[in-house]
Amino acid sequence: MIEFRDVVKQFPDGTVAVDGFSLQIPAREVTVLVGSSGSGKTTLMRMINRMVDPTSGVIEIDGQDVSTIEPVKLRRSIGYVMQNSGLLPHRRVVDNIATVPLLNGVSKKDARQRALELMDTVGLDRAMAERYPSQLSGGQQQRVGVARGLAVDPNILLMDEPFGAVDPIVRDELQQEVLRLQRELGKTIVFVTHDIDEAFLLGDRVVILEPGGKIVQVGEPEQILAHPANDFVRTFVGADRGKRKLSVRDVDGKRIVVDADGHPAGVLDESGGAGAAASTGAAAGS
Ligand SMILES: Nc1ncnc2c1ncn2[C@@H]1O[C@H](COP(=O)(O)OP(=O)(O)OP(=O)(O)O)[C@@H](O)[C@H]1O
Repeated sequence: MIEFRDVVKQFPDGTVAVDGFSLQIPAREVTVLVGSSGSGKTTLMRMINRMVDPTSGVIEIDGQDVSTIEPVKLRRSIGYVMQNSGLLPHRRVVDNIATVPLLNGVSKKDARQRALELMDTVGLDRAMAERYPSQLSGGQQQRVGVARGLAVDPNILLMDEPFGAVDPIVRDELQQEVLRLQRELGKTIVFVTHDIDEAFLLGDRVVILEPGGKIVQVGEPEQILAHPANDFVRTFVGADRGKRKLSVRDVDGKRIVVDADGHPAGVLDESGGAGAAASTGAAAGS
């Protein structure tokens, strides 16, 4: 578990990015921090691996105060995936993935072998191992970024808007990949996004933030939709516009789920089960 207790971060120029933040982040779940630009999401995430240190307050990982852990050691034990993949342009894909294990003292042969296995894990063809990042598509680069984040087999994976820069179709694929990986690997994932749809799709728990890292609401997506804490949340999640209201229509004997605008969102399975539309991402409306 990761715990924030009354954490404040004021930058040297006086900006208070986070003003008294407390939260428990359960192990082996996906917790999504979502909020508008400048709400302190990245700052909160970077305080977990000490890329940023708090001005006051405590952050613990499994009961250990992170301020007592040497920052480089801490950073090399936690996976970190960022928006523009952060790959080293002059290193081949396989070497990018193997970077941190090599720094941790793993032999070159073992690190490369593990990197190739991770390419399988994230759905990248091993034939791309010897390419440079610029020879990959944006979506493939992000997969390399995820593989690199997993390379030290961390318990914790921090993902900072990892799919913000890819097109919607690739983004959808990558989101499904995260869901699949999480089913297989069961990491403690902290995921930052400003996209509420992404948050509802990926999050076991969603934390909605206002500027200053102020928590407006925490809960499972279904709870937030059913009981928005206030008007801000109601607007943010689209509940007020009926955006997420789904209904079912019969089309040629199939039960089609449509959204409030009449756009098809999915097909119910033959049993008509409540979770049947989940694969379309329409589960947020259930
Ligand atoms: N190094 C810094 N020095 C001064 N102010 C900073 C610094 N880093 C971030 N801030 C400020 O702290 C606040 C929170 O920034 P942060 O990047 O954590 O927000 P965010 O929610 O991740 O935003 P975005 O979605 O745009 O990435 C903002 O007002 C930002 O300008």
